[in-house]
Amino acid sequence: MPAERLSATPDRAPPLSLGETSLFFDFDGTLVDLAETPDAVVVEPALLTQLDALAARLPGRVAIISGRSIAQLDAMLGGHARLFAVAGSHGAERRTPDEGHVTPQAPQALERAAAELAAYAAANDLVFEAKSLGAALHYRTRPDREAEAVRFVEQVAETRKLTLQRGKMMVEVRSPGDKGAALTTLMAAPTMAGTTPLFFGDDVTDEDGFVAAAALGGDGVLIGAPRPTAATYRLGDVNALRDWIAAILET
Ligand SMILES: O=P(O)(O)OC[C@H]1O[C@H](O[C@H]2O[C@H](CO)[C@@H](O)[C@H](O)[C@H]2O)[C@H](O)[C@@H](O)[C@@H]1O
Repeated sequence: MPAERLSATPDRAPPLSLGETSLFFDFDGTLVDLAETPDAVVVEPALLTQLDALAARLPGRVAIISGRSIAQLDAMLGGHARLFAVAGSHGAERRTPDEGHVTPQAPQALERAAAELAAYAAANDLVFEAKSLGAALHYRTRPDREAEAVRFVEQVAETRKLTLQRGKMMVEVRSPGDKGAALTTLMAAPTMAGTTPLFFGDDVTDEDGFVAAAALGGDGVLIGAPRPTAATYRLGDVNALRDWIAAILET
């Protein structure tokens, strides 16, 4: 399945030499379809098979960079998550074979902020998500509550001096960090250094990853409908990415 350049250049797949490329994947909305709530996401066995095959085919050159915490990714992917590098919490933490789990201390203010968001969610029929280095309010089930929920979390972020993160039908307070810095750090590993990064992502938090991939001579690949983005290619949805992975595994 070819990817599509967002500029005026004709559509074509990202140039790819498997032996010289490192692959970085966002999780929600990229490797798995979005669901009503964070816990309702389905990880198909076929995806795990593909990830295992990629890890074998590109040893040390596959990573997941997610807004979820590494603990959440482990819960979703089980032992498969140990086959590649992972960066979680929007890049604030990472786990690599060389370094192990590198994570900052959670900000002191996070506990109080999380309690405030949890109480707000309970009172407003929203979904609260607790994360190692963040806390999120989800309004996918109550889109009518978006404006008020966002205002509330903005205030909490400002009062508690935490980073504000917008996402798809969610708003979060979290530790600092970004996916671009995570990609750049992971790319310094001996197995990835000197290779060309491709970063696949769908959300605003992935834009930093697209920029970092381009800075290292690679590309961002937007998953989803066209929108202003730093990505230079696009695939229409999760299925298109899964087809692309299947195609490169066949080469
Ligand atoms: O960077 P990602 O791996 O894409 O993670 C971003 C956020 O993904 C999750 O929320 C999103 O997916 C949910 C399940 O499909 C959906 O219900 C929600 O509306 C989306 O925003 C996750 O729950 C967050 O913690 C991640 O930050």
